[in-house]
Amino acid sequence: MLSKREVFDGVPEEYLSHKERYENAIRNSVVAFSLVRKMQEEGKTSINNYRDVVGGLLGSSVLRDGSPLGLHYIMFMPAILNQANEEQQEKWLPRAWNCSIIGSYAQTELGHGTFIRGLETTATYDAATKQFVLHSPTLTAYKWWPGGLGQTANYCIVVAQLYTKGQCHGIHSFIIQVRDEETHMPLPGIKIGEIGAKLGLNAVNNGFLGFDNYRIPRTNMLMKHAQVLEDGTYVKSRHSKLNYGAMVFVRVVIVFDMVNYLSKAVTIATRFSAVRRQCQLKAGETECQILDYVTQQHKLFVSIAAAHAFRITANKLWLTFNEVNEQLVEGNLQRLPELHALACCLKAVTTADTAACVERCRLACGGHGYMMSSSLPLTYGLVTAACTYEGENTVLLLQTARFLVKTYQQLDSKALTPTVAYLKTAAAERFCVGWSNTTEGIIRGFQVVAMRVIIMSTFNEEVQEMSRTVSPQLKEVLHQLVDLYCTYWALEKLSDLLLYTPISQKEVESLRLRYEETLTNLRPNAVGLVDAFDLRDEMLQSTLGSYDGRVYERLMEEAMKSPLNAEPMLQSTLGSYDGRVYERLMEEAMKSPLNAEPVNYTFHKYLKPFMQGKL
Ligand SMILES: CCCCCCCCCCCCCCCCCCC/C=C/C(=O)SCCNC(=O)CCNC(=O)[C@H](O)C(C)(C)COP(=O)(O)OP(=O)(O)OC[C@H]1O[C@@H](n2cnc3c(N)ncnc32)[C@H](O)[C@@H]1OP(=O)(O)O
Ligand SMILES: Cc1cc2nc3c(=O)[nH]c(=O)nc-3n(C[C@H](O)[C@H](O)[C@H](O)COP(=O)(O)OP(=O)(O)OC[C@H]3O[C@@H](n4cnc5c(N)ncnc54)[C@H](O)[C@@H]3O)c2cc1C
Repeated sequence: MLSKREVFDGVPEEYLSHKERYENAIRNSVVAFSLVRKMQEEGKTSINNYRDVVGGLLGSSVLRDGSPLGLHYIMFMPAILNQANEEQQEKWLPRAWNCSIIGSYAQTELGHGTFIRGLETTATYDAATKQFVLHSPTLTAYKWWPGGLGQTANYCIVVAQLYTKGQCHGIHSFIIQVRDEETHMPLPGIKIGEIGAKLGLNAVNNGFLGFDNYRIPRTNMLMKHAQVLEDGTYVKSRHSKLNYGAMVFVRVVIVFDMVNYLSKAVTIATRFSAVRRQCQLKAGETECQILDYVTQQHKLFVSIAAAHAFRITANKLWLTFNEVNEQLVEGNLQRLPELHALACCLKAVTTADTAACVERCRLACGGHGYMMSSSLPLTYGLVTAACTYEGENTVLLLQTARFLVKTYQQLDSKALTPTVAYLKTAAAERFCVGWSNTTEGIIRGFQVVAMRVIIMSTFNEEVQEMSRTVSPQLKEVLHQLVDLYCTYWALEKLSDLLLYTPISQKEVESLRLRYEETLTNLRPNAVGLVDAFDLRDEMLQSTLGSYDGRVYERLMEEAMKSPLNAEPMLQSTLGSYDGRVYERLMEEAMKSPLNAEPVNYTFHKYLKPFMQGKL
């Protein structure tokens, strides 16, 4: 297995060039995902352990900034499982499982990401040859963003507007070969490359893809839900949105991903806060741990509570996802809208809250939190991307709002699905006659707020579940976390509570006191609570958050690895002797080094042996 933080000629990852980073990413990925393939070969596979193994690998120390192979597992294979018919699954899945083909998922275009009914790529059926003709009519029709597509994947799920017999039937999915399996050269009619450097996830090799009247067999349309017969007849799906299944799956697994990243960030910040001593509470005393400041506790403890809340919620969402998909297989589509709304809401809320909490963890660590070696900036770059990909958060919350408004409008005429059943109770005026500063009282308050402004609250089920399964000692601490999470958000959303519930000023004051008591009660267990995430130093990859607390020694060790400390002067594009700074930046932007050659040398060195099972 590669070392915990693979280096390139002795230079840590942060100091690698764009091209060297790509080679590093490919080398680490083929070794890491050989593990996943071995699980498949040994029959140790299930969607659950794949979710945990692939999720654990992505963002781990080996693939700390993502992987060019991530989309192969996260979207390419799930799309085949979700949208290909049995015959197509028999043809494509075995090759995808053993990685003899590497796939991506191309839906977003330069001109459209959210409004997928507006996508421009066309797939026009030619009955004479029994083929679809894929075409990008404009530059804005180019696929833009698909992970791994730049230089790595040789197949791709492509979402395009389907035309047959002169009529458009909307967007459908197709499996398309984009590179030669032997030479890895782009196939004729395919324009492909990588989109360049990003805020984060720079190991993912996001690419662009354009078609010039590119022909594929009719049977490359994924036909589990809708079909095109040989004569061009279109057979529509039972439900127009069944084709959107891959997006729902990824939104569900993103919630698990946020748990991983939030646990990492708050572990780093809390442990550092126990080591860091700064300022005196009383003159003459020794400097105190910054973890003793209530302001520091206010910054961090709600993130510990949130990590547990999101984990419980993710597990609950995964159960719902599997329940609804079993019903879909039996033809029962009744809960699909609820699943879509739930996945939209929880993906948006957990990614937005995690991004805010990770940034707050960084800010809580002062200057050392700004160091790349702390791992907090990298973690922020990873989680903030999740607010955009797989559906921009604003748009997804609007989808949830749309579902809740429709549910409210049918309150008396339709049986409510499980996650919105509380709306019936909350609708009754008598529901919130008073206010109590208890966990149940706060949740009831939010349900009334939700009722009144149709915002979903999902916390109450997890509290009941938790009280059945933990020891009295652990139950007390977990209830402190629940209390903290509820009182924190009650104070954060006080304006809503004041508007829609009878909470009094006196009760607000006692709520504030209760919040501070909870912070104090949690302080002794703070480090133990993050230790309980059981994240090894190799996973944290942080000078600030290591288990042994040797913060300063590690900061210095890392600083000495910078090439700038290795030699007095270092040439760089910005400091080049000839002063042609702007010309050089423009040359770099227009010609990413990875695009300089049609096939990156890492294909023959790492990827091909991996795909042939020789690694
Ligand atoms: C087999 C191996 C398995 C291995 C498993 C490995 C797992 C490893 C886990 C690792 C950790 C996870 C790491 C996560 C990394 C993720 C990387 C992702 C990379 C990014 C990929 C992408 O971004 S792909 C592109 C994503 N794009 C989007 O999401 C686009 C967003 N836009 C939309 O979804 C839609 O356009 C819309 C919803 C915004 C609007 O759609 P539309 O205009 O068509 O609909 P309407 O608004 O008019 O609504 C009509 C109607 O349809 C319903 N509906 C809409 N969408 C859906 C849906 N998806 N499902 C069901 N129903 C839907 C909507 O509710 C309306 O219903 P009404 O009844 O009419 O109200
Ligand atoms: C790191 C990363 C990886 C990605 N990987 C992939 C991939 O592998 N495959 C793939 O297909 N795509 C991928 N994407 C693309 C991603 O799915 C899109 O970026 C996302 O769907 C948003 O679309 P957009 O970027 O076109 O923004 P737009 O849809 O143009 O939205 C821009 C802004 O407009 C506003 N807006 C848009 N629509 C509405 C509305 N209806 N109501 C209110 N406000 C609105 C929002 O503020 C939004 O932020 C990736 C993106 C990122 C950042």
